[in-house]
Amino acid sequence: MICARNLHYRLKRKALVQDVSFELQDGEVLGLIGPNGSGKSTLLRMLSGIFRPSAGQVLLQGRCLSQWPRHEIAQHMAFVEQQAETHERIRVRDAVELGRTPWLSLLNPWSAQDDAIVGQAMDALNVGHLSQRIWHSLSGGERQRVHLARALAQQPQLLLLDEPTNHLDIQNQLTILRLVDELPVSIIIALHDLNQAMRCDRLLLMHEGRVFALGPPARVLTPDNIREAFGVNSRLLHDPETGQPNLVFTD
Ligand SMILES: Nc1ncnc2c1ncn2[C@@H]1O[C@H](COP(=O)(O)OP(=O)(O)OP(=O)(O)O)[C@@H](O)[C@H]1O
Repeated sequence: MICARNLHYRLKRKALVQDVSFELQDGEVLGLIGPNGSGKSTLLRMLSGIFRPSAGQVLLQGRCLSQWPRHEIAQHMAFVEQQAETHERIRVRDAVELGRTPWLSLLNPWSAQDDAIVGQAMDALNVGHLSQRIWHSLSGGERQRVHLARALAQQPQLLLLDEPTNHLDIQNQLTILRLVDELPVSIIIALHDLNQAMRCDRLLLMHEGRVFALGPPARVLTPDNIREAFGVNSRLLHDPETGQPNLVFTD
C-alpha cells in the first residue's frame, strides 16, 4: 500500500526524522507512538506528500509519491492533521463535501451518489445534527469529528490520522477507535494513549526522530522499551473479566 524507504527530514541543520523505513500492508492498522517531539507528525506529513523528504522515498502502490498528480494522491489517501484548519464561514456540510473534490470533474459532476457518501460519512461520525452550523462555531471535538467525516467522504484506501482522539470525550474516542477497527482500509494512526495503541496490528515506536521499535504491540510495548523511550516504568495488568491487557505507569 505505502512504503517508506530510508526517510529523512532535516530543517536547517536539525534532523527531525532520520532513516525511517517500513511497509504498510493492505488493510493493516499501524500505530505511530513516541514521546512529544519524536517526529510522528513530521513523518505523517512526508507520507501524505505535504513535506518532501530531505532524503529517501515514499512509495504509494510501488510508485514514488513525487510522481503522483495531487488529485490522484487524494483519491488514494486522506490525512487528518492534528490541528487541521479550514476556511472561515464554511458550513459543516460544505466542509464534509470537500472530501468529494478529488473525484469530481467536468465529466463527473456532483451526483446523488456523492450526496449519499457525504451523508454516510456524517452519520458515521455523528455530525449530521451539525450540518448547517458554521465550522468556526464548533468545539474542538466537533471539529475533529467533522474533519474525520471529510476524510471518510474522500473514500481513501489509506487513512493517515494524527492523534484523532485528541479533544474527544470518552464516548467519541471509542467511536473513532471502533471505526479504525472496522474500516476496510489501511490506516496509520498517531496515538499518545498506549493502551489505545495496543489495538493496532503493529506499532512503530519513534524516539528522537528514529525508529526505536517496530512490530506487534506485545513486542513493542515492553517495560524496557517504554522506560527507554518515555522515561517511565510500566506494568502490564490483565482485566480480570475480559483478560484484556492494560498498561499502568509509574515514574
Ligand atoms: N518548523 C519547525 N521548526 C523547528 N523545529 C520544528 C519545526 N517543526 C517541528 N519541529 C521539531 O521537530 C521535532 C519533531 O516534531 P513533530 O511534530 O514531528 O513531533 P511529534 O512526535 O509529532 O510530537 P507531538 O507528540 O508533540 O505531537 C520536534 O522537536 C519539533 O520541535
